[in-house]
Amino acid sequence: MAKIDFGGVVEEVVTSEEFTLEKAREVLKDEVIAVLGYGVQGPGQALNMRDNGVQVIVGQREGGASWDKAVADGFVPGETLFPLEEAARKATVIQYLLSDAGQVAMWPRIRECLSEGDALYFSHGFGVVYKDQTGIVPPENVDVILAAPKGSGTTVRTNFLDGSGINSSFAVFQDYTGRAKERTLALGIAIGSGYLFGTTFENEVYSDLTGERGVLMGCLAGVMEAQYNLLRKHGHTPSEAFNETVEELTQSLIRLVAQNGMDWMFANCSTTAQRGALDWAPKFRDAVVPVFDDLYESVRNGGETRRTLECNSAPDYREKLNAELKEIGDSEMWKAGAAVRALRPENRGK
Ligand SMILES: NC(=O)c1ccc[n+]([C@@H]2O[C@H](COP(=O)([O-])OP(=O)(O)OC[C@H]3O[C@@H](n4cnc5c(N)ncnc54)[C@H](O)[C@@H]3O)[C@@H](O)[C@H]2O)c1
Ligand SMILES: CC(C)(O)[C@@H](O)C(=O)O
Ligand SMILES: [Mg+2]
Ligand SMILES: [Mg+2]
Repeated sequence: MAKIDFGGVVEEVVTSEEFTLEKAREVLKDEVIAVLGYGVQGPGQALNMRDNGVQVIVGQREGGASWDKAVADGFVPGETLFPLEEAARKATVIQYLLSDAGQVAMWPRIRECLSEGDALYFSHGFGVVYKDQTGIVPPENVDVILAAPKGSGTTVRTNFLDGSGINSSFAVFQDYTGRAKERTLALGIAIGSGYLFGTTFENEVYSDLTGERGVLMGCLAGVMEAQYNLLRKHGHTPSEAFNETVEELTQSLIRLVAQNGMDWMFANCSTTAQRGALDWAPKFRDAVVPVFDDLYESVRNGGETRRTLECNSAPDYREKLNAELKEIGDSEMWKAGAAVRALRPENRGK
């Protein structure tokens, strides 16, 4: 493991330079890896592993859109694509990539498909950590491991194709075979991780639930809407409000932050923007501290899990979700966004 100084704290991480793809292939050469679930993460991980030369089969409920997508991606029914339980039985590594609520629903049946020495792999600590709510308690005679890409399954695939990667965390919850760690690292490399950093199942799920509810999506959506509404309230046009809130962020500034960091961004805008942004950053930081404290507590005490499972297991889940998303899509702000996106030179006339 390479020792890297992260801002003064030294951590051990794994890169594909030290744990090479060749080594990953060697570790996995006798394994059959079943990716259960072909939704968002399933395709990214399955296709990257297949392209990296490891033996992958897919397990998916028959007949739906995800099954058809797996077929379109070259998985062959009866050869490399099977119903869930059949795939799980054929495999030595079971990548449990159903939706988290789906994992709970299917667990009593998937559990029966595990054999001694198999590896049960997750990309989230959710099922195992909140076992009192999920009922997911793996048998003692399997490895229980995790590689969790810190990005969407969509970019797990597109970054792989463009030669970059998505960083992943890894953890071993249970080492039955004595090979759990090397299996985890090999899988982490095979799915195309940029680098792998160690965590625990608990820390993975606490940080992941916080991040997606916080800065990555929930907080971001909330503050963007607040600024858009503020500008509209003061008479700015939708085009101006959207450009000043979202389009400039996604098309310009956040790309520069990705390349160079926030200090560089502060140093490379106008001195006017620089002074104001440096002054206002701590005010925004302090304003959201209580909300973040509430969020972390709700993650830690299982409240977020309860709500997720209740909503996502409801029979009318899809209709309710679609109505919620339609309301956002139909709002002035995001309709303005669609108009702005259509005006990007590369999108004109499409
Ligand atoms: N979406 C992401 O980009 C992402 C990123 C990192 C980690 N994860 C984790 O990876 C795992 C998979 O997430 P996802 O977003 O790809 O899932 P998803 O919501 O796309 O669902 C995956 C598949 O689960 C199947 N499914 C759902 N409920 C089912 C049920 N009751 N019975 C049978 N099949 C069912 C669906 O057919 C679907 O193809 C989760 O643990 C998630 O937290 C996801
Ligand atoms: C892609 C995310 C938000 O990082 C993931 O955690 C998810 O649950 O979809
Ligand atoms: Mg998540
Ligand atoms: Mg995440």
